[in-house]
Amino acid sequence: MATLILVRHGQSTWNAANRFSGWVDVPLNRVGRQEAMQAAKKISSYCIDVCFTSKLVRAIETTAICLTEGTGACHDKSPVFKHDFDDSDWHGWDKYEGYIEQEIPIFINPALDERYYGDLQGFNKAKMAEKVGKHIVHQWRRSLDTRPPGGESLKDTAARTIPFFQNRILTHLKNGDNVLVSAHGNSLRSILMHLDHLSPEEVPHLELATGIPIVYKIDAEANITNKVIL
Ligand SMILES: O=C(O)[C@H](O)COP(=O)(O)O
Repeated sequence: MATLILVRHGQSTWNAANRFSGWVDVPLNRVGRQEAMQAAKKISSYCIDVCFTSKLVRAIETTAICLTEGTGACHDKSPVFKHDFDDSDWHGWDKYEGYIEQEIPIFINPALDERYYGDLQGFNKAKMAEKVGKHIVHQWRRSLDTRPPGGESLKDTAARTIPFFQNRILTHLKNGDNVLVSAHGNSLRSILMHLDHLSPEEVPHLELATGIPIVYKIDAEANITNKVIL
């Protein structure tokens, strides 16, 4: 039986300022780092074999905190980041292949990046709602199909996250590995939508809190046998 842990990064500086972030690479703030530490404690009983994170620093910081503040008791392996979107880096870590048994690989991949918020990035969400109307902003933020101006719809985001989940993450789960995925509100919503078979009507109601791990138990045939929110 494998475990899949999905965690939205801790609070970022722009989450706190209520600004659309998308692909803007803002870091965690102090609250976010504390949330990541709480997440690390909550998942400390799971022995993580492999991790995946987006390439945005808020998800990377969350992963690093989760693996250095919580799971140490599980085994002596060292977390090592693998920049698997950059071909040249693959050669770098081939060199220490002999140490692979002592590592928890963390694959950094832009397929897990936040939904691209296009022209909205940087704007305050409440001020934008005053300007164009709450309903429009809600559609941009939560509907499945609506694209925010110049950005990705959740469906567009799913077109990169779900193939990545199926081709990269599921392979480990079928092997019985415990997998941690650190990503973003909308990139994770697109994966949850797929895992939980949500209808387009259910998708707008799905909200993910920062730093709260969601744990799935998955059997060798990739069936979900249990789900808990920690
Ligand atoms: O990109 C952002 O601004 C946040 O990560 C998610 O924002 P949302 O809740 O407005 O989709």
